[in-house]
Amino acid sequence: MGLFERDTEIYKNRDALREDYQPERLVGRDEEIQMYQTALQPVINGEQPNNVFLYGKTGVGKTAATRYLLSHLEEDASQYDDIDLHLTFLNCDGLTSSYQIATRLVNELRDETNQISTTGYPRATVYEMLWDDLDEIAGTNLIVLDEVDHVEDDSILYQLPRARANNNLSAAKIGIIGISNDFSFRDDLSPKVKSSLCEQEIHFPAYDAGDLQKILEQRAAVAFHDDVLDDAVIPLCAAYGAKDAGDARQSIDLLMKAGDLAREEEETTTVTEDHVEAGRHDLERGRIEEGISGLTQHGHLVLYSLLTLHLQNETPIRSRDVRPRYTSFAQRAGRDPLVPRRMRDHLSELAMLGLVSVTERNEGRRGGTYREYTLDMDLELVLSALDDVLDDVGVHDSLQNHFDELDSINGNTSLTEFH
Ligand SMILES: Nc1ncnc2c1ncn2[C@@H]1O[C@H](COP(=O)(O)OP(=O)(O)OP(=O)(O)O)[C@@H](O)[C@H]1O
Repeated sequence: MGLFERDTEIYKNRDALREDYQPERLVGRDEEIQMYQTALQPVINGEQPNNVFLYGKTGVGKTAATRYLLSHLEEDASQYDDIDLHLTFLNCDGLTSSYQIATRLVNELRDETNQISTTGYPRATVYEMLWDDLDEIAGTNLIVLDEVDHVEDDSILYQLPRARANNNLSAAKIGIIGISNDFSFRDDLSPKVKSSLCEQEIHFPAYDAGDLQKILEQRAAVAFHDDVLDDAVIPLCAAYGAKDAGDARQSIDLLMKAGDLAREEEETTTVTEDHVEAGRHDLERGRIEEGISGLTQHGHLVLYSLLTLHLQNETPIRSRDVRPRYTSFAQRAGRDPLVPRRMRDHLSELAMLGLVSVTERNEGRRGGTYREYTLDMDLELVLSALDDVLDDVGVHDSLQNHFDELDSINGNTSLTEFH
């Protein structure tokens, strides 16, 4: 017997659960696809394309809808001799300036032997190259700028959509498709950029459990053998997905994790609810560890403070009431405590990571509003990622008590598991 053997009992085509898989049809997005299709229709008519701006949270199908429609557009446009369509995809992750976007675009449009250096030119010169290259290609050019919110200055976001109106282009027609999951990005755009870049806006709302269930059923039919999934598996993955963020990517990842766990077990030929629960736990642990490991030591100290206050039933709690605990922990760790406002920034960052939840409260008739914070995550998962701070600060009494209580109920639950 070889060292490696095929294990295909569970999966028919596991790749169908991967990020790069393009489903044949997008489920539950009819309205958005219809609007998007209408916005792209001028391309087929040989007219100047619209600039389209898609926004919505992560994993709601913005990129999938774009790939789906553009591949159809490309195929359908090829039937018309007078349409010469060119598509360019650029993910702006890691590209923060208009200069970087412009040089990347020039290089995308050129062949490999004719690339330009990504530094050293004046910006106006790169723009000139871009206009010359586009005019040389001519025809209709659709440029997709995915994650466009990474761009910190808006020069290119103004110049590109207006290139023709500003007489920078004559032969080429150009349309920009901007995609963003950052709601504040759109609101913060200057009016002149907004009016050109966001000519047609399409909002992709989060999915509900019913949408996610249909998406998962479609994917599972390709990915798994018949009758491998217990009936409750897909509804459970969908329910978790809807509860978390209405994100299809997260739900598909959970289904794949459950499938992988089932596959790892010898003799198992079905995926069950238990696999989903265990998969969720694993994914959550990974997400939390990643989030917490990206924080500074002060972030860890603030989180540890909140965790111990949570164990003492002091949460929800105001930032000013977290402060004494944080100050004493910082001192024990040999660090100067941050000023209250900076400490509060750390609480907000923890909330953004989904580790802490925030409630706005009103201070009676005359007072303003204030925020209260509470730990919103499995205690043991958080603890397992706070190793370093436990070393620096020591085990707080509330934590010791918590584990002593668990010990008396369950026997040998050990703090050393986490520390
Ligand atoms: N309606 C749908 N039908 C089928 N699959 C979908 C649907 N919506 C999303 N998906 C799948 O979910 C995953 C995430 O979708 P997509 O990449 O389009 O999200 P996004 O909105 O572009 O997110 P981000 O802003 O993070 O890039 C992909 O694997 C995609 O194929």
